[in-house]
Amino acid sequence: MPKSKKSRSSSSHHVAPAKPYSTGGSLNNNNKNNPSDRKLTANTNLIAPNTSIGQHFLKNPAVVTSIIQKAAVKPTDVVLEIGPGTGNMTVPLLQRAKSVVALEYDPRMVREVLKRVQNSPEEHKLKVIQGDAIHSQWPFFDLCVANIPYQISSAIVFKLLAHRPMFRCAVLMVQEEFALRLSARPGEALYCRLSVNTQLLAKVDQLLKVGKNNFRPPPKVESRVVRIELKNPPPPVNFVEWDGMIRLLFNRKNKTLRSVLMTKSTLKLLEENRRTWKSLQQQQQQQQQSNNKSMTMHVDGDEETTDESIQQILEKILARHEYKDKRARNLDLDDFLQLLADFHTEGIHFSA
Ligand SMILES: C[S@@+](CC[C@H](N)C(=O)[O-])C[C@H]1O[C@@H](n2cnc3c(N)ncnc32)[C@H](O)[C@@H]1O
Repeated sequence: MPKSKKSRSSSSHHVAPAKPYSTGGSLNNNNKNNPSDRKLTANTNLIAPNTSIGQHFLKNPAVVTSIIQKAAVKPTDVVLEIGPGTGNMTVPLLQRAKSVVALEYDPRMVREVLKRVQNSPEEHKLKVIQGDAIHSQWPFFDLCVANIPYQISSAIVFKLLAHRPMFRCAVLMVQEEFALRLSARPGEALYCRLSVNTQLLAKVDQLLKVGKNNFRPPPKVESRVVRIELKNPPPPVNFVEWDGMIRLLFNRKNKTLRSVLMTKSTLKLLEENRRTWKSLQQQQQQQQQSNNKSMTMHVDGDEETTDESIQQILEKILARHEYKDKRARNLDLDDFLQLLADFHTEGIHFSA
């Protein structure tokens, strides 16, 4: 992986406005009399796309315009763009937003996008940070608008779901199947951990279908543009616990909950977690009592009462809502919320 460079932005003398789109292909070759156009097209063509890091550049300006319209960018918005590439979306974003912060992994693209806005009126509004968007700290933003590298789509969506402070929305180009997973409902083949987590924390809208030929080079798969809007306020759920449970249950989503939970490794994990949580709880109670200067033997009494085996506790929970023969693939958000509440009531936790 290339080493991170410091963020940089280029100097600001105002000569010719940047070309809104560099298609790297025939779409941009109309205005041959404009030296700025010629330079942009030629440079973009010289850069060999590295498809192993998702370099499929949007070459259709109509698609770019549509994405930006759907994002409803305001002149007061700070926009986060993940993977500006050669700047096909960055330039029109800069023309509408207060500023754009672009996170780009490939130093060649960093140079290209900076060159693209150099000497334009928008130059001062762009900050490009070179590095891996997954492992870098994101700045404040109002909107995220991006044609993201498809191989890190899940990581980007999970990072967006956890991002604070809350942003207005994210409008993302993603692989079609990934877009459908985000919105998949219980019982559908694509219903998965991503669907459940995203729908717990956000509202997802399918905005546009985008064919392969709108990209250079064309990807192997069809694409879609989706809008993700975080629920505000967020649901009152411990997300680490929630995701621990969802991860476990969706590991084998077609099996019954009983058979997923009763494996040796799961029982061992849940038993270890139960011990950790119990001892933490006792420490907290003791601390509280010593703070109140009213320590009694009450805590010890409570400890004695829970000597059921982890299997017995699980059987008890599974019997409650006839969960035992249900499968994760058919449960909805309310079912999972109820299940997590039942686990917690009985001292079963999914994180240590
Ligand atoms: C699908 S291209 C989009 C380029 C441009 N926005 C466009 O629409 O033409 C994805 C971009 O993300 C960049 N990229 C890939 N992995 C990245 C990562 N981990 N962090 C930041 N950028 C990344 C690629 O170098 C590429 O420029």
